[in-house]
Amino acid sequence: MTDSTPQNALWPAPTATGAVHATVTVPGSKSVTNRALVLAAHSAEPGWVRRPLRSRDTTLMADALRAMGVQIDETVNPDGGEAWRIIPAGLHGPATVDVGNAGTVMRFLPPVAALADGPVRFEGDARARERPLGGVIDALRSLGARVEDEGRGSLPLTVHGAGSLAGGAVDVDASKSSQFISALLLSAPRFNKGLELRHTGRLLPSVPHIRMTVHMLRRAGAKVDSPQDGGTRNVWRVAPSALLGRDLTVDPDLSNAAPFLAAALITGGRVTIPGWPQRTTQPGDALRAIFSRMGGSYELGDRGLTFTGTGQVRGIRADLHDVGELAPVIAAVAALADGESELLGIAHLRLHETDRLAALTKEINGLGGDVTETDDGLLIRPQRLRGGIFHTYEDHRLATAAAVLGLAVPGILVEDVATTAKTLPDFPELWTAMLAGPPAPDDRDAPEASAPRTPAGDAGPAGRS
Ligand SMILES: O=C(O)C1=C[C@@H](OP(=O)(O)O)[C@@H](O)[C@H](O)C1
Ligand SMILES: C=C(OP(=O)(O)O)C(=O)O
Repeated sequence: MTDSTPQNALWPAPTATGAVHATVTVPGSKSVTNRALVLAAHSAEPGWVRRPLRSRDTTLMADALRAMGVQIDETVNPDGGEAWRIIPAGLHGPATVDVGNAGTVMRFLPPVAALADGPVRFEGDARARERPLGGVIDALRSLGARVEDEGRGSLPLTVHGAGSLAGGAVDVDASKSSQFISALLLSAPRFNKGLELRHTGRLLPSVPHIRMTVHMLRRAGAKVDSPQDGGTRNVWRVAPSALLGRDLTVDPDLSNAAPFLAAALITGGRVTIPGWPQRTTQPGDALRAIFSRMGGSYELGDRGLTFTGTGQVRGIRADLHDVGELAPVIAAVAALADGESELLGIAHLRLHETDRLAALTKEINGLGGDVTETDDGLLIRPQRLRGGIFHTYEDHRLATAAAVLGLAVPGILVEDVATTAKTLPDFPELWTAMLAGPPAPDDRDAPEASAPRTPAGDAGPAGRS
């Protein structure tokens, strides 16, 4: 975590003048879009990804696959929204991949590159070079790939693809990131012997994201055994097989719904997110329960999810190990609560876009807050906050957390709000539109209701997948 220039594009976070009533169309899931692109690239036939997220992380993924020979044509759906047609081809090098600071790109693509027929060079943002990748690199080597990483176990690196990979059994410690496991599983049907992956670490974060991987692999025709549904503890098995080209519609990114739901909770308003799936593996689905514990209530129906707040916000003690990407916005809400909060199980957030535990502590305390970092989380004792600059460290979720604080605290200036483009490029516009409408007697009159419901959940059931 390094300080950025305070004057760098400061965005005055709007303060809510009353209860927020709105319907907010949240763009597609980053995690689903990037998995769908990888699986489509591995398929034996063309496929569609409909209503994909178009953001920095997903365009980096699409560009990287194009660099390796995959054709991705951007078209539109007859009923609106984008439709990307993916036409797989023999993967090839030489190619260069810019991963930006996308965990999904830097972890999911080295196994894809191991199947290409030439060298693929991976580069990224300064922070991407600090984020752990050793688990993927070591696993690829033990499965038969040649990887040059200057001995650092991180970016930059070159994967010398040989056109195929032996595959087989491998041990991986994924306690630093669930993405190590998802990365290997997503390419495993294409390994000659498939994959038997054993997680050797004590902890495993973000398990719903691994469920999402397993679910999407199965929907593409792969045969997968997983410990989450009766398989051997800590072991995933994927059989070698051809994958089907799917026609998949991406659900809204439920983690990116967090700041909008938080607005309803904090202001005693009501926010509807159209297209919220009935069943999903997305971790953001946990927001319904978490924000209800913090004082609101929800209804999930045909119109989507409607979350209603009372204006009263309770503190919470919550283990967020499974849903770490929700922590920054939850921390912001907790800083505005009427009692103390403890967020646990999120030591791995120190390895995300920035050290999120340090950044949240420093920035909330910089506004007069009382946040303490623990070994694996945050202790948050609400204080009367004041305005000031909120640094965001090129972390989209720091920026959305700051916007949430700004609803209740006048004078917050968010540094580099454009960093939200990593997963939610239109965030400032969506936020302003949410706040623009007059309070409505009920949400039929709410502003900005435009998203048609997506036909079927693409990320699968929240429980077993
Ligand atoms: O696989 C995925 O799509 C993700 C997994 C999680 O990563 P970690 O397991 O590194 O927390 C999550 O935080 C990230 O935003 C997306
Ligand atoms: C941790 C995150 O992203 P990444 O996919 O880069 O790991 C995130 O979006 O919160």
